[in-house]
Amino acid sequence: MQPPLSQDALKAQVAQAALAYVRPDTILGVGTGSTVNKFIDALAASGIRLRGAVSSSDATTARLQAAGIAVLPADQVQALEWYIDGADEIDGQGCMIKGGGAALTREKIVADLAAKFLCIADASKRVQVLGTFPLPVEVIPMASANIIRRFARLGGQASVRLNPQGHPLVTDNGQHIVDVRGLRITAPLALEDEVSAWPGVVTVGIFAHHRASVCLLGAPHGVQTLRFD
Ligand SMILES: O=C(CO)[C@H](O)[C@H](O)COP(=O)(O)O
Repeated sequence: MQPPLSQDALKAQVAQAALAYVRPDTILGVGTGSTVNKFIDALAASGIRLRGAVSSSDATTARLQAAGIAVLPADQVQALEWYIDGADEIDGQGCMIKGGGAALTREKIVADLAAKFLCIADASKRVQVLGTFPLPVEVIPMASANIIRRFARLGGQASVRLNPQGHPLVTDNGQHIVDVRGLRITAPLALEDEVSAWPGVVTVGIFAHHRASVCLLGAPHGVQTLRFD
Protein backbone atom coordinates (compact mmCIF):
# COMPACT_ATOMS: atom_id res chain seq x y z
CA MET A 1 0.00 0.00 0.00
CA GLN A 2 1.21 3.52 -0.85
CA PRO A 3 1.94 5.76 2.18
CA PRO A 4 -0.51 8.71 2.42
CA LEU A 5 0.65 11.87 0.63
CA SER A 6 2.14 14.50 2.94
CA GLN A 7 0.56 17.96 3.20
CA ASP A 8 3.57 19.18 1.24
CA ALA A 9 2.91 16.71 -1.57
CA LEU A 10 -0.77 17.73 -1.66
CA LYS A 11 0.27 21.37 -2.01
CA ALA A 12 2.64 20.45 -4.84
CA GLN A 13 -0.20 18.60 -6.55
CA VAL A 14 -2.56 21.61 -6.56
CA ALA A 15 0.26 23.95 -7.53
CA GLN A 16 0.84 21.81 -10.61
CA ALA A 17 -2.91 21.64 -11.38
CA ALA A 18 -3.16 25.44 -11.19
CA LEU A 19 -0.98 25.74 -14.30
CA ALA A 20 -4.05 24.81 -16.35
CA TYR A 21 -5.53 28.22 -15.42
CA VAL A 22 -2.52 30.23 -16.58
CA ARG A 23 -2.79 31.71 -20.04
CA PRO A 24 0.51 32.62 -21.72
CA ASP A 25 1.23 36.31 -22.27
CA THR A 26 -1.21 37.49 -19.59
CA ILE A 27 -0.63 39.20 -16.24
CA LEU A 28 -1.33 37.07 -13.19
CA GLY A 29 -2.02 38.06 -9.59
CA VAL A 30 0.11 35.95 -7.27
CA GLY A 31 -0.51 35.38 -3.56
CA THR A 32 1.78 34.40 -0.71
CA GLY A 33 2.63 31.23 1.21
CA SER A 34 4.06 27.75 0.88
CA THR A 35 1.45 26.58 -1.66
CA VAL A 36 2.02 29.64 -3.82
CA ASN A 37 5.77 29.08 -3.59
CA LYS A 38 5.23 25.65 -5.10
CA PHE A 39 3.05 27.22 -7.77
CA ILE A 40 5.79 29.73 -8.66
CA ASP A 41 8.30 26.87 -8.91
CA ALA A 42 5.91 24.87 -11.12
CA LEU A 43 5.26 27.93 -13.30
CA ALA A 44 8.99 28.55 -13.75
CA ALA A 45 9.55 24.92 -14.71
CA SER A 46 6.55 24.86 -17.09
CA GLY A 47 8.02 27.19 -19.69
CA ILE A 48 4.76 29.22 -19.77
CA ARG A 49 5.74 32.84 -20.45
CA LEU A 50 3.71 35.51 -18.67
CA ARG A 51 3.62 39.20 -19.47
CA GLY A 52 4.21 39.59 -15.78
CA ALA A 53 2.82 39.13 -12.30
CA VAL A 54 1.34 41.40 -9.65
CA SER A 55 2.72 40.29 -6.30
CA SER A 56 1.06 40.27 -2.87
CA SER A 57 4.19 40.42 -0.69
CA ASP A 58 7.90 41.14 -0.61
CA ALA A 59 8.55 37.39 -0.23
CA THR A 60 6.53 36.55 -3.34
CA THR A 61 8.18 39.36 -5.29
CA ALA A 62 11.61 37.94 -4.47
CA ARG A 63 10.55 34.43 -5.47
CA LEU A 64 8.96 35.57 -8.73
CA GLN A 65 12.00 37.60 -9.68
CA ALA A 66 14.33 34.71 -8.85
CA ALA A 67 12.22 32.60 -11.22
CA GLY A 68 12.69 35.19 -13.99
CA ILE A 69 9.07 36.42 -13.86
CA ALA A 70 8.61 40.19 -14.22
CA VAL A 71 6.81 41.82 -11.29
CA LEU A 72 4.56 44.73 -12.24
CA PRO A 73 3.48 47.42 -9.76
CA ALA A 74 -0.17 46.93 -8.72
CA ASP A 75 -0.96 50.58 -9.37
CA GLN A 76 0.03 50.21 -13.02
CA VAL A 77 -2.31 47.30 -13.71
CA GLN A 78 -6.00 47.96 -14.27
CA ALA A 79 -7.40 44.46 -14.22
CA LEU A 80 -6.37 40.84 -13.98
CA GLU A 81 -8.22 37.75 -15.08
CA TRP A 82 -6.93 35.50 -12.27
CA TYR A 83 -5.55 35.90 -8.79
CA ILE A 84 -3.98 32.68 -7.49
CA ASP A 85 -3.43 32.21 -3.77
CA GLY A 86 -3.64 29.77 -0.89
CA ALA A 87 -5.91 29.97 2.15
CA ASP A 88 -5.84 29.10 5.83
CA GLU A 89 -9.48 27.97 5.73
CA ILE A 90 -12.15 27.81 3.03
CA ASP A 91 -15.85 27.13 3.59
CA GLY A 92 -18.58 25.70 1.37
CA GLN A 93 -19.29 29.10 -0.23
CA GLY A 94 -15.67 29.83 -1.11
CA CYS A 95 -15.26 32.31 1.76
CA MET A 96 -11.81 32.14 3.29
CA ILE A 97 -9.63 33.04 6.22
CA LYS A 98 -6.29 34.32 4.99
CA GLY A 99 -3.30 36.06 6.51
CA GLY A 100 -1.43 33.24 8.21
CA GLY A 101 1.60 34.61 6.39
CA ALA A 102 0.74 38.21 7.41
CA ALA A 103 0.26 39.26 3.76
CA LEU A 104 -3.54 39.71 3.89
CA THR A 105 -3.67 43.40 3.01
CA ARG A 106 -1.75 43.18 -0.23
CA GLU A 107 -3.48 39.86 -0.96
CA LYS A 108 -6.86 41.58 -0.78
CA ILE A 109 -5.63 44.50 -2.88
CA VAL A 110 -4.40 42.20 -5.66
CA ALA A 111 -7.46 39.95 -5.39
CA ASP A 112 -9.60 43.06 -5.89
CA LEU A 113 -7.93 43.69 -9.25
CA ALA A 114 -8.83 40.23 -10.47
CA ALA A 115 -12.04 38.99 -12.05
CA LYS A 116 -11.55 35.52 -10.54
CA PHE A 117 -9.82 34.08 -7.49
CA LEU A 118 -8.26 30.63 -7.83
CA CYS A 119 -7.64 29.18 -4.38
CA ILE A 120 -5.04 26.40 -4.15
CA ALA A 121 -4.99 24.46 -0.90
CA ASP A 122 -4.60 21.05 0.63
CA ALA A 123 -7.77 19.35 1.83
CA SER A 124 -7.11 20.19 5.51
CA LYS A 125 -8.11 23.80 4.73
CA ARG A 126 -11.73 22.91 3.85
CA VAL A 127 -14.02 23.61 6.81
CA GLN A 128 -17.75 23.78 7.48
CA VAL A 129 -17.53 27.02 9.46
CA LEU A 130 -14.61 29.47 9.42
CA GLY A 131 -12.86 30.26 12.66
CA THR A 132 -10.83 27.33 13.94
CA PHE A 133 -7.77 28.96 12.37
CA PRO A 134 -7.10 32.19 14.32
CA LEU A 135 -8.44 35.13 12.30
CA PRO A 136 -5.60 37.52 11.32
CA VAL A 137 -6.32 41.25 11.30
CA GLU A 138 -3.74 43.81 10.20
CA VAL A 139 -3.95 46.82 12.48
CA ILE A 140 -2.31 50.18 13.07
CA PRO A 141 -0.34 49.55 16.28
CA MET A 142 -1.89 52.37 18.38
CA ALA A 143 -5.32 50.79 17.81
CA SER A 144 -4.45 47.21 18.74
CA ALA A 145 -5.53 47.32 22.42
CA ASN A 146 -8.93 48.77 21.50
CA ILE A 147 -9.37 46.24 18.67
CA ILE A 148 -8.53 43.40 21.10
CA ARG A 149 -11.27 44.71 23.47
CA ARG A 150 -13.76 44.91 20.60
CA PHE A 151 -13.09 41.26 19.70
CA ALA A 152 -13.52 40.27 23.36
CA ARG A 153 -17.04 41.78 23.23
CA LEU A 154 -17.73 39.46 20.25
CA GLY A 155 -16.47 36.46 22.24
CA GLY A 156 -13.02 36.28 20.63
CA GLN A 157 -9.62 36.14 22.33
CA ALA A 158 -7.25 38.35 20.39
CA SER A 159 -3.53 38.93 20.77
CA VAL A 160 -0.79 40.70 18.87
CA ARG A 161 1.27 38.27 16.74
CA LEU A 162 4.90 38.09 17.81
CA ASN A 163 7.98 37.42 15.69
CA PRO A 164 10.52 34.72 16.66
CA GLN A 165 12.37 37.33 18.78
CA GLY A 166 9.24 37.91 20.87
CA HIS A 167 8.48 41.39 19.48
CA PRO A 168 5.31 42.37 17.61
CA LEU A 169 5.59 41.13 14.05
CA VAL A 170 5.81 44.00 11.57
CA THR A 171 4.11 43.47 8.21
CA ASP A 172 5.36 44.54 4.77
CA ASN A 173 3.18 47.63 5.36
CA GLY A 174 4.81 48.50 8.70
CA GLN A 175 1.76 47.48 10.76
CA HIS A 176 0.94 44.76 13.31
CA ILE A 177 -1.20 41.61 13.15
CA VAL A 178 -3.82 40.72 15.75
CA ASP A 179 -4.84 37.02 15.73
CA VAL A 180 -8.31 36.20 17.02
CA ARG A 181 -9.22 32.81 18.46
CA GLY A 182 -12.61 31.48 19.47
CA LEU A 183 -14.80 33.03 16.77
CA ARG A 184 -17.30 30.86 14.92
CA ILE A 185 -17.73 32.83 11.70
CA THR A 186 -21.18 31.83 10.49
CA ALA A 187 -21.81 35.12 8.65
CA PRO A 188 -18.45 35.95 7.00
CA LEU A 189 -19.71 38.87 4.88
CA ALA A 190 -21.30 40.62 7.86
CA LEU A 191 -18.24 40.13 10.08
CA GLU A 192 -15.90 41.30 7.31
CA ASP A 193 -17.98 44.46 6.96
CA GLU A 194 -18.20 45.05 10.72
CA VAL A 195 -14.49 44.60 11.51
CA SER A 196 -13.39 46.53 8.41
CA ALA A 197 -15.21 49.57 9.81
CA TRP A 198 -13.37 49.62 13.16
CA PRO A 199 -10.89 52.50 13.50
CA GLY A 200 -7.32 51.26 13.08
CA VAL A 201 -8.18 48.10 11.18
CA VAL A 202 -6.20 48.00 7.95
CA THR A 203 -7.55 44.67 6.69
CA VAL A 204 -9.44 41.76 8.22
CA GLY A 205 -8.42 38.31 6.99
CA ILE A 206 -11.97 37.29 6.08
CA PHE A 207 -12.19 37.00 2.29
CA ALA A 208 -15.95 36.94 1.73
CA HIS A 209 -16.21 39.94 -0.58
CA HIS A 210 -13.22 38.42 -2.39
CA ARG A 211 -14.17 34.77 -2.03
CA ALA A 212 -12.78 32.06 -4.26
CA SER A 213 -14.34 31.51 -7.69
CA VAL A 214 -12.66 28.12 -7.95
CA CYS A 215 -10.72 26.09 -5.41
CA LEU A 216 -8.29 23.31 -6.29
CA LEU A 217 -8.17 21.13 -3.22
CA GLY A 218 -5.36 18.62 -2.88
CA ALA A 219 -6.70 15.36 -1.44
CA PRO A 220 -5.11 11.90 -1.16
CA HIS A 221 -7.23 10.60 -4.08
CA GLY A 222 -6.29 13.55 -6.35
CA VAL A 223 -7.14 17.17 -6.97
CA GLN A 224 -10.76 18.12 -6.34
CA THR A 225 -12.16 21.18 -8.18
CA LEU A 226 -14.74 23.22 -6.24
CA ARG A 227 -16.59 25.92 -8.20
CA PHE A 228 -18.34 28.74 -6.36
CA ASP A 229 -19.64 31.07 -9.09
O1 LIG B 1 -2.95 34.00 3.52
C1 LIG B 1 -1.84 33.58 3.34
C2 LIG B 1 -0.61 34.39 3.62
O2 LIG B 1 -0.92 35.62 4.23
C3 LIG B 1 -1.64 32.22 2.80
O3 LIG B 1 -2.35 32.10 1.61
C4 LIG B 1 -2.16 31.22 3.79
O4 LIG B 1 -1.52 31.44 5.04
C5 LIG B 1 -1.91 29.77 3.32
O5 LIG B 1 -0.55 29.53 3.34
P1 LIG B 1 0.07 28.13 2.93
O6 LIG B 1 -0.05 27.99 1.46
O7 LIG B 1 1.51 28.25 3.39
O8 LIG B 1 -0.66 27.04 3.68
